[in-house]
Amino acid sequence: MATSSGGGSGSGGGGTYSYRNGATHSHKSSSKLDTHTHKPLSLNSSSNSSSKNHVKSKSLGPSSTTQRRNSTTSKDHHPSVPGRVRVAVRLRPRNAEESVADADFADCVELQPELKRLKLRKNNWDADTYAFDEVLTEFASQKRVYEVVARPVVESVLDGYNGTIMAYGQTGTGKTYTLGRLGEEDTAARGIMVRSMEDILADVSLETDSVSVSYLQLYMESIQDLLDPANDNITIVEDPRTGDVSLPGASLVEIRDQQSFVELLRLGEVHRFAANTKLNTESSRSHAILMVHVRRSIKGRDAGHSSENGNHPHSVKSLKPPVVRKGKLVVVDLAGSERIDKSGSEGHTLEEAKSINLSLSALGKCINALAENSAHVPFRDSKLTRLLRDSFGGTARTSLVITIGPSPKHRGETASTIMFGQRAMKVENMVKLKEEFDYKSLARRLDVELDKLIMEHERQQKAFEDEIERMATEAQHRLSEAERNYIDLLEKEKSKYEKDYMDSIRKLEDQLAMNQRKNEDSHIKSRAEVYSEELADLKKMLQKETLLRKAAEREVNHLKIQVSELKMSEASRKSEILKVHKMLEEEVHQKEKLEREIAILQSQLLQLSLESDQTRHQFERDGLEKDVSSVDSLTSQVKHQQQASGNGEKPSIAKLFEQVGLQKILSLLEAEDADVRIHAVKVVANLAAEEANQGKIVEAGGLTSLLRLLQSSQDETIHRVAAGAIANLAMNETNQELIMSQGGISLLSMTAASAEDPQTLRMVAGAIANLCGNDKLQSKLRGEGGIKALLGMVRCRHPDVHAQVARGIANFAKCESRASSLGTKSARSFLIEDGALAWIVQNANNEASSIRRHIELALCHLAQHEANARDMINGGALWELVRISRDCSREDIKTLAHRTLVSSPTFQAEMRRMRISY
Ligand SMILES: Nc1ncnc2c1ncn2[C@@H]1O[C@H](COP(=O)(O)OP(=O)(O)OP(=O)(O)O)[C@@H](O)[C@H]1O
Repeated sequence: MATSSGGGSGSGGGGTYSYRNGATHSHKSSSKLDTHTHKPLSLNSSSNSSSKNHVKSKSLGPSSTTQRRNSTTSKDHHPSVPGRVRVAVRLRPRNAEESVADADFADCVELQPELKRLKLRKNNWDADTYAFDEVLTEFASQKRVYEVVARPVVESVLDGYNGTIMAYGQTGTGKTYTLGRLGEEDTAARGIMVRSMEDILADVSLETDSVSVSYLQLYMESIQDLLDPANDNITIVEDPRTGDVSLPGASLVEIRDQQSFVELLRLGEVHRFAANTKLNTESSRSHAILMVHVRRSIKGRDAGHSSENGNHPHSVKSLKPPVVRKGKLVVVDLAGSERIDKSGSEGHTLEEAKSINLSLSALGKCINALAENSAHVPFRDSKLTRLLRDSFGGTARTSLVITIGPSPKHRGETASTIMFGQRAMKVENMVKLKEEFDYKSLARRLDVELDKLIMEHERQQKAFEDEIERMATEAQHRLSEAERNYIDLLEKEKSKYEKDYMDSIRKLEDQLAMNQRKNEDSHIKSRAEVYSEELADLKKMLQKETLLRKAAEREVNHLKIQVSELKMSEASRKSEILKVHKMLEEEVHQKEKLEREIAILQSQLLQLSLESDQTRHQFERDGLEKDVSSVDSLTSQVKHQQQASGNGEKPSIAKLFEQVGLQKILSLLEAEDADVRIHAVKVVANLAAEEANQGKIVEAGGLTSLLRLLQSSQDETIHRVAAGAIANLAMNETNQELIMSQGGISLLSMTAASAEDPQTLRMVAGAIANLCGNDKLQSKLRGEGGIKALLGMVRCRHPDVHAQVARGIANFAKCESRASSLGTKSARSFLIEDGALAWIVQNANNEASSIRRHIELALCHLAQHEANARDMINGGALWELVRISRDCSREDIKTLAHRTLVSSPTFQAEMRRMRISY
């Protein structure tokens, strides 16, 4: 093993390659692009076959890998490979301590490796599901972990690219186990560092190629050399032209065989331990970084290929200088991730907490930027990211393994580790977006159609109104014109008659005067003749007058007919207007009908989307939970989609929630169509499963509507789903009071009495169990029959129902024991009064731990109140308490039972009487 530290050897001397030779780096990038292209790598095992070629190539000679690469080079012309961070999650098995302490608790995660999914339990009701590139269970071997996480990266490095493998997770979850195990006693336990070097050494030729390593520790933004501990303030140098990163101050050790590498790793570990002891810290607070430089000469192997036309490889080969290909593998064992959240709370100095936080959060930002193909990647924010700059993005491969533990105690840490891994999982989210695309476009199309219909309707309405107005104006206009004409005509006739009359009078006067003159002038004609002449004239005049009057009357009649015709035409217009009004009303009715149909269509759409998700979800199950209720499935669907919100993507149901609106969804709870009601209650239940929606649902009256549904609906599905939603809402104390004040207990009791489906009973029991845990509601809950309703549900033999009943009883007993210790309750337990003791004693040793634990706790709480002791003895509970105090595997319950027995005088006396030695 040769060690070089400081500024000594250059690339030419003694086979040791130094970072200080900046010139070779500038050549590196162009040689990568000129000499070959790269196939996309994946974390899946399909890459194994090609990696086997690498290992074999040692015996076949150095050219075998090159030949493999050459065969793809001529076909592929990708300038670079995609730079997405590949993320695998690995679960550590329970350790001895967890096996004892968490014996009766389920792991906080459930892995589905075949689906590459992980479920993180949220509460009694649901879990969030996350997808990863690879999901490695507690049974995954070190070999498999190496093959899926590291081998593609190692192959890439051998091809002349930079690659990074990082482990991220809470302290003690197996980062060092995964990366740094030496496996000297048990070769199967070898970690990624050791296995990577084995593959590298198998693929290179020691005559023409070189492999050298540096091993460093980054602690509080200062870089220490783990191969030369005195060297503890190494600076990072970045070539502004090529972007290459080098550490001129770090030791660089050439590796010629596996044994010397393992020794070097051991030496690094010793120095790391010593350095951390000196700094009074521990390994989990620093980042350990192994850098492996692979420098390969491709003279005589790829030279032929590197000719432009490939026709005269030998002549070109002789003209070309030897080509060197360089790759860099960086393996980073990151500091424990929990330091981000808990810094300060465990005695860390503020500065230390800040610096770890700084490096890890800067790393997170870079991963985000790279995954999003962002123009700016904030490498300069920390030493860690500056160091990893040329190992990230572009042609480099980055593989992240996130490590988690199974314990429910560390659920918070585990969740934050998973979210870190998820932030690098952009591609998965895009797939989801695509799934949603069909629905979205359909909803958009419906919106557009609705808009069009509304616009058309408005346009027609406007046209009708205009037409009506026009016709009314015209009719009015004609009427007034006719009236005007009539008046004019009358006036004319009147003045004509007046004139004629005056003319006649005048004529008669003239005639009279003339006659008088005639009489005076001559007395020839007799008076009778004159009179008869006058009479004849008068008759003539009268006839003329009569004729004139008749003509005038005809004229008036004619005008009257015209007026009545006009009036009739106005009446017919009015009936036309009425018709138009009727048509309009019909249009409005049609529009309302259309809107109702659209609402039903939207809800069916939602159901289709939910059902398709549900079907997919069913496939994802491991076959054991085939008959889990649809509520669980829908709820988990919503939860599953909520994971995307961390990445800025909106889940499909939340999207629908936004588009359709909560009020609209709640209004559908009262729809006439039973199917619509069922879909709507499922949607509300899914939304209620998410804490963030609960406030909005209650505010909008959703709780009241759900309770009303329990009362008004006869449908068992609606009962089951509504009760599930109420159970979710009942996890919050304010909602618990609201449920009680709105008669929730009687409604839940009614539902419990009529239900037959175990899943409905489980939901109802779960809701009442949540209410049982509220100190303020004890007597009201009991007074309204809550305890009796719980006990009534044990008629169904399903263990899930019994587990919820037991939980409710334990919650109730706990509140009572609190009240008795505060002195606010002195009488014996309501549970005993309502006859629960027999069932409690009967199930105290139930084989299902989820029932047994709750009952054991309930017994301990009941026994703490002396007023209950006599009933408990009579009911056989003392024997169970003695058993719990001796055999219970949960240490805390065992101690509680023991303490209770010792402190109760009634129990003590009975035990003495029964000669129970205690
Ligand atoms: N997959 C596994 N199988 C068996 N044991 C494991 C596994 N992963 C981790 N362990 C064990 O768990 C313990 C903690 O692991 P390890 O030291 O690797 O955690 P870590 O995350 O590196 O912690 P730190 O951040 O403190 O360095 C060790 O005893 C290790 O042997």
